[in-house]
Amino acid sequence: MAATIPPGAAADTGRNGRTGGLGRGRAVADADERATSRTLTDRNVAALARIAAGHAPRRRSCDDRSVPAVARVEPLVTARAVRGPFDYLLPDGCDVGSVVEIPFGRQRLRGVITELAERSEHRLKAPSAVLDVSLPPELVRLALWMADDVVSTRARCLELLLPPDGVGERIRLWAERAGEAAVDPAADDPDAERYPGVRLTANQRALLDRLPGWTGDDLQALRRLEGRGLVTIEPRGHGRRPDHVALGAAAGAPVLNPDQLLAVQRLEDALRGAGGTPGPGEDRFLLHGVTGSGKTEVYLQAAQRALAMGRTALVLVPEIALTPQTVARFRSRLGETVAVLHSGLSKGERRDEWWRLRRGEARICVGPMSTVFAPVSDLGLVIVDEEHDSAYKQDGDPRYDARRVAAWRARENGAVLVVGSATPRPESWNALRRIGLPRRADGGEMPAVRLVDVRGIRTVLQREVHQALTDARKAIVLLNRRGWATWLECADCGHSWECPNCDVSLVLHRGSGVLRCHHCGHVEHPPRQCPACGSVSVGQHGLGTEQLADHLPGHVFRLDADVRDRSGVLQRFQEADHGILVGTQMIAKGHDFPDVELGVVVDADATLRFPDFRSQERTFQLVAQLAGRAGRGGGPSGARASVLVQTRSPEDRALRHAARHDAHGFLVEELERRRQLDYPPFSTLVRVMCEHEDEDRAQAAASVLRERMPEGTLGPVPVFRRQGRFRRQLLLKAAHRGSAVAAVRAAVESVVGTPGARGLVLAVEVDPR
Ligand SMILES: Nc1ncnc2c1ncn2[C@@H]1O[C@H](COP(=O)(O)OP(=O)(O)OP(=O)(O)O)[C@@H](O)[C@H]1O
Ligand SMILES: [Zn+2]
Repeated sequence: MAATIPPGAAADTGRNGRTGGLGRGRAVADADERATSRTLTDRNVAALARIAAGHAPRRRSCDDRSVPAVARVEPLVTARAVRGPFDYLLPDGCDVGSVVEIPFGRQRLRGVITELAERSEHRLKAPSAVLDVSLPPELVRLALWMADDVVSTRARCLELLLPPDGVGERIRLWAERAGEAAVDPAADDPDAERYPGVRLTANQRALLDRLPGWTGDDLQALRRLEGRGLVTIEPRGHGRRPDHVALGAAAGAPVLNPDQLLAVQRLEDALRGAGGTPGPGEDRFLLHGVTGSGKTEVYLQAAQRALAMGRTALVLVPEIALTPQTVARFRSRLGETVAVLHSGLSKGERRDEWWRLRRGEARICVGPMSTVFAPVSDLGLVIVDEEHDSAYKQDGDPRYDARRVAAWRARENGAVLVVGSATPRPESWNALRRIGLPRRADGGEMPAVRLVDVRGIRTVLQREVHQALTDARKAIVLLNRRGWATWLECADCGHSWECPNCDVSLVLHRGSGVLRCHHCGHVEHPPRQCPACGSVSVGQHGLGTEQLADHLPGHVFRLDADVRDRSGVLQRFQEADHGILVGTQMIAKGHDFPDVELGVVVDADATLRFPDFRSQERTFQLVAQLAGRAGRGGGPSGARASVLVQTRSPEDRALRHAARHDAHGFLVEELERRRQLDYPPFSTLVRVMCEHEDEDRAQAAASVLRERMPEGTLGPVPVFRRQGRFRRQLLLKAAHRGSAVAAVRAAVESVVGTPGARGLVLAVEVDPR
């Protein structure tokens, strides 16, 4: 979500929170009313409890200098123009991180206390309620840092760190034996009467036997026993657990090979040193292990060590649906202490997992990027698996990079940071201490990769590639475009089918029978004839995964963003005796299938064609990762798997290194090239996109902004229209990240308040991917 500026927001509400003051009675009454008029959620329960205990927000003298009496509160609103913090009276028992409800203009808003102060120059109101959720102070600092670091707002960042709003604890009835029934028979005498002196039916006896427990369907029967004083029943919080995250078979730990042992040892040493004062960068590692080298096992054992030392751990994976194996392995080995947080959970499940972490009941959190915000204390270890994956970069505002946040949290807590990959980013290669796993864990060989020159070849698959696919028992085929055909064109007049909201072609999806825009989701019926000339010969161009699946021999499993049950497809492929898995880059992510003999890249040049300084890096990663899925689990005696890469640029540097599994050679050259061209990691890029439904206004805003941006800013450059908005891009390449980001923030904020900014969307991205 980017910043839209509500007209006049700053002028209307900006300072209201700092003026006037409601008396204590009013504030309490309000909290009370709200609490009783709704269902009991966390916030209301907390407010009631405080009022009952006489802890209502108390008015204090503002010139009492010895104790903080003022809470600086950041209201949780999305508008960029509302910028806190605002001063309120500090309620008893509140501290930095407390979440309160505040009167704000005519509204009541949730807000987070970000600072305390001794006094304020304003007459202050009291918060109308204190909610029973609070953030650890570390996470408040994180939100404030992040807002600056990615040019977002504090409110948006704080919101990311809080558990879902509006869902309370789930309450169920809990029953226990009482009175005479509570007396246990002598344990060593199996013939003893179980409930001496109590007359019971067989059913009632069975019921008592299963207690203590939730009442469930037996409530009525239990109530009768309660009436006889044999059972007590009381409401209790009943945690929601994300049970659909597979626990997996409780596999034992394999014996580590010498490389893995060394890696775990180094991490353990760092864990022992962590929390002390290690030298700069001493506790930040890159685990560079070839594909299939057993990195997960190293993470697991390092995490076990951290837990044993009384610390907590975070484990980030790129996407949960694609990495069920990793999560399952952590859960089966470490058990209940593992929490999962991700968007696939229900609100209630997320709330309960959040609280398990906050209370310290769970001490390790595994999951996708948002896991980096898990509210653990005593953080000892932060792991980022497949660190090269661009899924770690958030699309909407705040456009944070989970890897950067991971590094921040590790530093802030004196924790050890480990990022791992077979194809690390140049940034990590340059900055971190390297631990290598140079061999496959199963002792097998890396697959042989061959580049297949397809210049002049008109078929989708070169003959030899097709033959190899026919012969292979199990294969994986990569094509990074989904749909059936990526564009349609009238063979007679050249008319093409474009999205009405975006300047892009519509993609034909034959399975669902529609033309679809991949940028805004617009759909329409596929044409029978050309609307411009009436011709019925409409050409289909650009091969997508859907059509490719049709070209492949044998049993085909397709995996791309159009497929709903992605983990199901992966599982079925895994269990199948033979077949081909075809799909976009998601088939190349960390999967561990034991018996894939062949990997094929259909169009290796697709990523190379992108006009982007990262195109080589991406191509290398994609091809090397795809190659890494083949030949696993074969062991030293297994037949060597092969990988065929179709390309029109067989001399390309990235492809040649990928074919040799030579990440080291690729990175050394790539870093040298970046140094010469002054690209990241030797500089920082900041991109600002100015978007408006009106093209002139997008251009005008971009020009004004450009004037205020630091010297050297390039643009405005038109970028294709998207979701009905014209776009202009400004790009800054800067030597010093901090000052560049600060300058861009100042420029953006200076435009945001102005009348010309109406309807303008500004999307700032630091280190665009
Ligand atoms: N010491 C070991 N002995 C035998 N097998 C092992 C050992 N360590 C790991 N394995 C197995 O090796 C396989 C590959 O491990 P893992 O998936 O962790 O590799 P990886 O390094 O993460 O690879 P990728 O980068 O391709 O995702 C798994 O099936 C794992 O169970
Ligand atoms: Zn569109």
